Amino acid sequence: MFLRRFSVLSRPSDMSSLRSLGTVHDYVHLHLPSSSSFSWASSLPHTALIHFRNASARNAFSGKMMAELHDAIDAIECSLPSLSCVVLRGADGHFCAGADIRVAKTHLSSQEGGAAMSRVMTHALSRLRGLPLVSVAVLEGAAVGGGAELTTSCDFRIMKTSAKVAFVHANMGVVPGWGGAARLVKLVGRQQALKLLGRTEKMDAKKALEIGFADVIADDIEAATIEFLKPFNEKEPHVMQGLKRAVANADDIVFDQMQAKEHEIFQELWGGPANIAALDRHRTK
Ligand SMILES: CCC(=O)SCCNC(=O)CCNC(=O)[C@H](O)C(C)(C)COP(=O)(O)OP(=O)(O)OC[C@H]1O[C@@H](n2cnc3c(N)ncnc32)[C@H](O)[C@@H]1OP(=O)(O)O
Repeated sequence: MFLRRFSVLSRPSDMSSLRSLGTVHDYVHLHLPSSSSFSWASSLPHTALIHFRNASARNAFSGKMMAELHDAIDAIECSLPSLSCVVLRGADGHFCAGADIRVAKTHLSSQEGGAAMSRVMTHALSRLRGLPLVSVAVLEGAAVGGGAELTTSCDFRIMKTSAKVAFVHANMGVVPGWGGAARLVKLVGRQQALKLLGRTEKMDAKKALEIGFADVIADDIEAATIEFLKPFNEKEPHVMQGLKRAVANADDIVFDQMQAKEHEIFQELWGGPANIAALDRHRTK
């Protein structure tokens, strides 16, 4: 079986407290190909879609959405026999602005609150990365902070020509708290990762393609996603899953230990003076 062990795990108490931080308007939904009305379903018969929305916050993740991401992964694990791929996409032409700062400021600004968020999201994104499925983040609009980290949990990134990615954590007085630093180093190497994390600049699609962060850039993001994923969907799901497991096994042996260290450093910084000042700078309506 593909079941993996991870060093950073969410606790039942983290999940229940985060689940209460949100509304019906912010959500993560899973669309399975068998029951889906999403437009790509007929072209990609073995592809699940994780779709997230928080319209008033550029799809930033509330606590509820963090818990619902785990729910979506649970449901994917129950449907594996028919799946080869999973796509992550934000609603309304945006990817994700990271953690919902309104929620973070009100409920998660303590060290323990930050640690709970980091456990839940590092665990969720490790689970996503560890699925025996080819995973793709479809990026439109902006992927910022935790949203940029979210993109690194996927095997591939398909970026709209106008999309931007920014690892702004240093401006927030922290390091990535969703496991994104280790994944970024894996993806683009030590030097590019340090530049992206330390300079906190917005990276456009052209640059992302140049440094190997993006795999495809296109104006028509849906057509590009179908074209990219079609060959994976034409193989038997169990064969694709075997391939993904073999590749992940070769790549992820020591990776989990890196995630544990990153989580530890994030905990040192979240809730500290620079982080509290950054949270306070965010205007509250
Ligand atoms: C793991 C730790 C973390 O992730 S900490 C969070 C780090 N994230 C950020 O700092 C992202 C801050 N947001 C931005 O930079 C911009 O909003 C981005 C995403 C680039 C979008 O820009 P733009 O398209 O011009 O929209 P905008 O700035 O006018 O925002 C629209 C409304 O959305 C809100 N919003 C945005 N991001 C968040 C967020 N992370 N949490 C809560 N609310 C957020 C803005 O405040 C704005 O709200 P309003 O319409 O003015 O009421």
